[in-house]
Amino acid sequence: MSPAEISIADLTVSHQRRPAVHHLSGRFAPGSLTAVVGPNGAGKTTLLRAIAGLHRPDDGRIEGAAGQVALLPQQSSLDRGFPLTCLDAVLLGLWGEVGAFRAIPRAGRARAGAALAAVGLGGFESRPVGSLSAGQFQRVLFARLLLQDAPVILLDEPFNALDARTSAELLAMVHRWHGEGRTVIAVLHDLELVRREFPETLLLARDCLGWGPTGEVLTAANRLRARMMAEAWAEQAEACAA
Ligand SMILES: Nc1ncnc2c1ncn2[C@@H]1O[C@H](COP(=O)(O)OP(=O)(O)OP(=O)(O)O)[C@@H](O)[C@H]1O
Repeated sequence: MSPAEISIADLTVSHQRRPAVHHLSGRFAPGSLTAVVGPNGAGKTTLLRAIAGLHRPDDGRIEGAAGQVALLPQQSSLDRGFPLTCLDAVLLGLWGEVGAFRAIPRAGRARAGAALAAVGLGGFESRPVGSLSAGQFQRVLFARLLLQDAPVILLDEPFNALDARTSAELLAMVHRWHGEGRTVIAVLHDLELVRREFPETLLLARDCLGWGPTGEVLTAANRLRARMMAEAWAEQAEACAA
């Protein structure tokens, strides 16, 4: 896996003219493992989606991401009522390679089956995703990431609402991706987990409050600043003129 760097220069991303990420600059080093943390509404999901090309920046640049990225969205943002089987859900990871309207080659189906087996869901190919537990569905989404085989992996709250065993197994997969030289960026709320498992941290409160080695970023002073900024947010604020 050739390591990929994501570099961000003066990035502002807004929703309906309200900035969710504000003048962010920095870099995710090639092969780094970074947690993105911050209060609710801090712009973490918006940043991941901007890196994935799903939100257009108002200002600034993101370099190194195009065609390199696989995104695990927040489970709560997904509609599981859609009549998809587990195999179909994993095969969605091949859209970038195959296109939306072309037949999936037999080898692709075999790879998707192997990815399901690798996350402990061998034999689940025909199960509707609507019938899965939250933990099983998260395993399906991890299988999709395996199939995408991207140099940069973006994870939005990957361990939310999972039991200890599922979290541990999926965390091991994250470390495997890191060990393979992929650049991994994960939005997380569990700061103990971040301290234990993630060497780098970006602390976001719409503005960047720290980006670097986790121990240097997650100080009491920085966390207090993040909380104060969250309390001071004006949800109705217009885009900045700077
Ligand atoms: N599609 C949208 N339309 C309008 N506003 C949005 C949209 N998505 C996010 N926002 C707003 O942008 C801000 C940042 O949201 P975002 O989801 O990026 O934060 P977050 O840090 O991921 O929050 P959480 O920890 O709660 O998941 C919030 O004020 C949110 O209400």
